[in-house]
Amino acid sequence: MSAAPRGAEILTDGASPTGGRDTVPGGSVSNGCMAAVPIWTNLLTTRSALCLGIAPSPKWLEAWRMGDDVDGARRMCSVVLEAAGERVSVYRIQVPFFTRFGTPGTNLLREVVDGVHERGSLAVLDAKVCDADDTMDSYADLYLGPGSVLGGDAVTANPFMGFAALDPLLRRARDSGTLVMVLVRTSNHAAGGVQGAVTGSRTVAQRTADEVRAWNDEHGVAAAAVVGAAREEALDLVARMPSAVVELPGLGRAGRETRDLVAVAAEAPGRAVLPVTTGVLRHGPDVAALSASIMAWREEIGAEVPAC
Ligand SMILES: O=C(O)c1cc(=O)[nH]c(=O)n1[C@@H]1O[C@H](COP(=O)(O)O)[C@@H](O)[C@H]1O
Repeated sequence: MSAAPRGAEILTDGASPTGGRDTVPGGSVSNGCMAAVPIWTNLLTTRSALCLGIAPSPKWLEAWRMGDDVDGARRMCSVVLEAAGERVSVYRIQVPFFTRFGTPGTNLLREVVDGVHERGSLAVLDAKVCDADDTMDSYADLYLGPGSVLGGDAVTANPFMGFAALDPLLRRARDSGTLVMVLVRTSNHAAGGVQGAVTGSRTVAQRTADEVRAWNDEHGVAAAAVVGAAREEALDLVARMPSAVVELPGLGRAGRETRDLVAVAAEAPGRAVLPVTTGVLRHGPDVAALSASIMAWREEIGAEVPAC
């Protein structure tokens, strides 16, 4: 790294790395909890189900009075990692907010993933990829596992080209001990028209959830799911995927009740990931205020989300 603005030096802190390197697909942990991937369950259980978003977007860089350039993004990421440290099990990294800066942004993204791993946490690369065949293999080369360009522990993927189109990416996830987080039901308003559409006796979201389960049952657990539905729909979808890690977005958003998200997470002990971005970043760039916010979120969800 070149010129180091405040906090830039703590992107990596020299702590012992774990990241996704020790992940083992399949199996369950000794306390009887179904574990999609043991390292996920161990971290979600011992640290917290809380997942922190890292989003150096123009909006946040302006709000934090950091330049909308790669140096500003580096400062922001450093502050976020310093404030959160080992308090969260998972970081969700918004890929386009880095790659928009070209090669320096992509390099920064890799530095951030390394920083996440050095804190013993997992990195979800939120890129929402969608393609088929060997193009999906190339996405795996870019995103998934320690041998990839970016070294992620999971990548988000869009099943719009059909679930089978995800197969090459899922196989690479299984073989590298990482996860593909399939968009089963997203939280944006426009999603209902597609994901809520009925096909046969099921909605598209239900069908996608059933496909996640079937893939994991047949091939070994590598399919995870993003479920941003309201409470009742989310409970149904989560129940359809008994071994999958499920990301449940919505914490801190207007119109979403924490108790509803926590109720859904309680049905997926040891495999529920609760991401928050705005609800924490709005307290920045003050490190102490960010840390306090993270602790408050941990406390708010921690009492309710049971360990396995
Ligand atoms: O994949 C996601 O994380 C995601 C799923 C979803 O259903 N809805 C959704 O908004 N997201 C992501 O969540 C981010 C906002 O997070 P919050 O600020 O915590 O609400 C957005 O930038 C999306 O990328």
